[in-house]
Amino acid sequence: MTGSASSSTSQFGPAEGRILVRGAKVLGGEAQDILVVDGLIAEVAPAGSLEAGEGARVIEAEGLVALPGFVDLHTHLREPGKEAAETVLTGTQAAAKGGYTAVFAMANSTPVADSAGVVEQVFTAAKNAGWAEVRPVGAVTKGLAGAQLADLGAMADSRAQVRMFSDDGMCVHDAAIMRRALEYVKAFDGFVAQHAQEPRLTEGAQMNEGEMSATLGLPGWPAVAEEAIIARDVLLADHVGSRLHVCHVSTAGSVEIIRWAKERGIAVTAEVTPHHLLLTDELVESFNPVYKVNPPLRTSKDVHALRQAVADGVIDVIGTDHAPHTESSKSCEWSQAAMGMTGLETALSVVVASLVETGLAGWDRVAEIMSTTPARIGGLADQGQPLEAGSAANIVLVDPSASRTIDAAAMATKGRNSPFHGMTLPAAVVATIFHGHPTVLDGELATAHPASGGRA
Ligand SMILES: NC(=O)N[C@@H](CC(=O)O)C(=O)O
Repeated sequence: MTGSASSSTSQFGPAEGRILVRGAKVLGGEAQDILVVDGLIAEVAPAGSLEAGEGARVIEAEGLVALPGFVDLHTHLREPGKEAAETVLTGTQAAAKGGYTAVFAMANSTPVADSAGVVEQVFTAAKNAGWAEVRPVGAVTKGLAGAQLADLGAMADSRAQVRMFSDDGMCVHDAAIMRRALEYVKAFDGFVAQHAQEPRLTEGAQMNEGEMSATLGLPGWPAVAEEAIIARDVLLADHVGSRLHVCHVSTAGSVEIIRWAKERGIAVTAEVTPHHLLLTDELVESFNPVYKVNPPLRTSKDVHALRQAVADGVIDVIGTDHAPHTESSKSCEWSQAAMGMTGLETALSVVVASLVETGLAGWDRVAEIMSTTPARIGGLADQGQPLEAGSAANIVLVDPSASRTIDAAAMATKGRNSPFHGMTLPAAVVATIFHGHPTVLDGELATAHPASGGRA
């Protein structure tokens, strides 16, 4: 593993009270009782052996799998400025329903999160909402314009404790600026998360460049536009001895470059989105803008390579790239439509369909890619902890035998742009426990953490 950001403290303290989770299969193994007392896991013991005690809430979890609460390094919460598409409140409710206890909020809001003021605003909104930990991501460049470094130090020193910096949505394409950002973040053990897209090679691009784009007559987005930036950036990270995280890897060639970099000991981590693990560019034939996304859906060869890379450990984490959009920015012709898909409430099911049911990952690997490793990369000390006594009680309970038909209209996110709408997918989140407080019970939102502003 290639390092982690220095640990930051939680926005939320432990919630008071007792919860007994009865008979859950911890990481898919033996059935255990998990006793939570005042926000911490007090005891884990064989099923049937623990007493709930007075005033305890009992969650019957026979047949369910217990995992550490999920952590997403790549969420668009849209606040401030694009509240018609999502707010910190609705986005973190979507996170809770998806089994997430912490999300990193990308910086492409309006105004851009490129100053201490904006990141603190997002941080405070999340504290008021109370559905999940939120770590604002700071922009690398002012206004995401790619020309001048943002005030990274002020964001790191702010109450929001920013350690992750990204111009996501835009690529930090200027090599000298990327180099300076990588050098700068070393001072506070931060890292740069790159949206790898060479801008000149993708001007006007509408979908993956390949057979399908040729057939449909849409301007293509070549794999090399992603791969060239990743190759450059791993070399830069090596040169200055800094940490790089590659957002939403989408091509087989990118996997090979990251594999090469890791073999050389370069400090690079990488993420893949759920949609790039399941969907291909053949869907674009429908011209339904719900399939328009950045980076674009690729080919089945890429999907296969990405799945294998998660199994091999070349790709470290699942990042949802949850990108909610308003109805009007998606209900238009393909070329005019916004890019992006929602993902928080479907991530687990897509991971199970693409990795667990295919035999490429077990529940222990799911815990790593959705919780333990993103928590470590992002420097969240009390997330992604093992489910054992003394850990913060951030827990998700999953029904592995569930089968659900995805309904975008029934989601907590404001975004209706789910590419999985209408699909039947395996597994469901039954309960989410956030610092000892149940935010989701029986698959539905319960109440916000008591230390929040209390809006339910
Ligand atoms: N992933 C997307 O397709 N869209 C993202 C930004 C981006 O990464 O382009 C968004 O903010 O909507």
